[in-house]
Amino acid sequence: MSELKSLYATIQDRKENPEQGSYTSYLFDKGLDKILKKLGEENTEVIIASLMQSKEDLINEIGDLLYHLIVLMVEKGITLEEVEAELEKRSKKSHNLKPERRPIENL
Ligand SMILES: N=c1c2ncn([C@@H]3O[C@H](COP(=O)(O)OP(=O)(O)OP(=O)(O)O)[C@@H](O)[C@H]3O)c2ncn1[C@@H]1O[C@H](COP(=O)(O)O)[C@@H](O)[C@H]1O
Repeated sequence: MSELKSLYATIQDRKENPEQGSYTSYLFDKGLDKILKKLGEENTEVIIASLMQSKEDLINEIGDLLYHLIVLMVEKGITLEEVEAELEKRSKKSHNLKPERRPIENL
């Protein structure tokens, strides 16, 4: 199982079977507003790390962001497969830059 799938399964299990001392269960208990607040914070931390910190720090912040994004997905009942299906649909269409943004010589 990929790490993302395994993380998703753990987070889903924490929602269905809350555990004492679990940060994930704490987030679900607090609800959507708290999850969204954390997602916003982690998003900002990724931006700051991209501009001012090391690659290692950035990887760490991206891990936090992905974790909180999956918590939101589970809260909203969105599966990894649904997101993969959406990405797969998009992969059939390439050269997505809008015509008005293309250099004149490439029109
Ligand atoms: N990937 C993560 C993960 N990434 C970040 N975090 C937690 O996210 C929190 C973010 O830190 P902050 O300092 O921003 O927030 P805080 O001050 O602790 O919390 P708030 O008061 O802001 O809510 C930290 O407590 C981290 O431990 C995570 N907690 C859990 N996981 C995964 O979820 C699994 C289950 O964890 P529990 O639910 O804790 O059992 C773990 O084994 C991991 O795989």
